[in-house]
Amino acid sequence: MAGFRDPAKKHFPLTDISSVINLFKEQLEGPDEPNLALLSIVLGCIENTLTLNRAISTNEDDRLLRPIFPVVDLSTVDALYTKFETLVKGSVDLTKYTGTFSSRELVKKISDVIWSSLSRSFKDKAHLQSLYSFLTGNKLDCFGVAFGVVAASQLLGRNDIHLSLSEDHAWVVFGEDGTDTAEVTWHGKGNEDKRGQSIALSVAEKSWLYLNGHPVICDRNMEVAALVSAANPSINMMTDSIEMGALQQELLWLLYDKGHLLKYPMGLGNLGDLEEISPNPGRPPPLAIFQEAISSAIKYYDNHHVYPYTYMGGYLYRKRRYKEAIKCWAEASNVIRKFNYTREDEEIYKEFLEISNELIPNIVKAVSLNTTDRVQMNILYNPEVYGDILRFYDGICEWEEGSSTPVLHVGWAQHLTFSLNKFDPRTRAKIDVGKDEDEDGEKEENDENDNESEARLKEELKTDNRNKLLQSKEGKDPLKTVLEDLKKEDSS
Ligand SMILES: CC1(C)CN=C(N2CCN(c3ncnc4sc(C(F)(F)C(F)(F)F)cc34)CC2)S1
Repeated sequence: MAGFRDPAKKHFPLTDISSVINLFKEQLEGPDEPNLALLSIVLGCIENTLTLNRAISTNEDDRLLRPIFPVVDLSTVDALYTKFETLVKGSVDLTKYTGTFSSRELVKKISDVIWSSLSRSFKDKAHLQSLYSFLTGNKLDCFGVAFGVVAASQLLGRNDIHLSLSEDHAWVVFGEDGTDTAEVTWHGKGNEDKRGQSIALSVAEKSWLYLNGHPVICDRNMEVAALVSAANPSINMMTDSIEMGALQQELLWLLYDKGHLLKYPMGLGNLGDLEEISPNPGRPPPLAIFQEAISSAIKYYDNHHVYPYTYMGGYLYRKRRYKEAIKCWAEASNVIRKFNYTREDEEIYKEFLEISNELIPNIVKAVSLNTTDRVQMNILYNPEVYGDILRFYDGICEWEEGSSTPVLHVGWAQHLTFSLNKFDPRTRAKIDVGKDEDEDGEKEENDENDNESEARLKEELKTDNRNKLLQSKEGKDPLKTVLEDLKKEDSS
């Protein structure tokens, strides 16, 4: 039967944020499953109007006078929905797939239907994540293809096919107990797509990209949360659409209130970022939302997600709460150390590189220049902060250990030593790299020679870095020697 169900039609034309909220609310409250294709077309249509080819008016009164929210007509949405339905139902002969549960062949076929309709133009532009983009421009990004496969599956009545999300990739789960997996889209640049394959081999590599078997596995409501979270309010590098951001924020609160962000740390992170930009009185502050994302990752994903800590760390850094930001980054590093670095993990490599080579050096520079602010200055005399920076680097060393691809190079060591050298030597002598516990479990007191050896090591750190850097020229990596020394000290 062509077209989407009547109850949704009464909301049209959509003329403002609240009419969109009411449509989503009714879709989420049932009795039927939310219609992924309908909601993706609607949100994509609004995003497209609010962010693409917009004449940016300079004077304020022009903006005040011009109603900016686009009217979304039923005819537009109905035509696009019918186009999608015709394409999907016309391309997949369901009589060939009779099982109660979906087969890998069916999943591959649905992926081929989306895949073969795509134009060849480059796909890492913004606003290519919705079915509106697919149906009006034959363009989708990596997430959009995976989402499109799930929306098409829903149209075909295949309710066992669901979206599975890592922090930088998407695939689908299907089958009797929902544990079969299949690639349905590509990842990154210059990587052959593995569409149709199970992800089992990739998971075995222990790469961050597949989260070691801890991805976000969506139900239909969480698939709505993913399409809302993937919306992109940016007009250009400098400007976001206020209306699109407000709509995304209200939709995320609607999903939050219904519990559909509980197991979706990145959805919570996106909501925290939006609350920082435009706080809702009476809602939890950004920090509390980021904490919920961290707690969700700990509770549901065995603390294998990095982004909850970098969401919070980035926020604290922007608020100049540097001590707490560095602690978050040490916690992020405590997660990445559980993985082996592989070539498709570039996104998270860039994240840690920025923290190590830009954000932490900026902090130690800022606090050593700004001697007036006692609180900030204390950072360089705070053994906990120093310890967190060492933990941050130690996690990255452990990430590299056992990996097929090296992570660290001398640039890392240069930034590491720059940052560590800014700390007062006495502070560096104070840190406890985690002494062995004596028999009754108490941390054993640092006895005299330990202190001496640590002080000596700190001195060595301070004076000998030049040689260590030179050493690295012969391929020996100073960073690892530094931390291996620390670990040797620890075990002696
Ligand atoms: C702390 C940060 C650097 C700030 N933004 C971050 N985002 C922004 C939004 N984002 C996301 N936000 C919601 N859901 C998803 S699903 C997903 C993905 F699985 F990788 C996909 F689908 F392949 F693109 C990505 C992603 C990716 C991570 S991490």
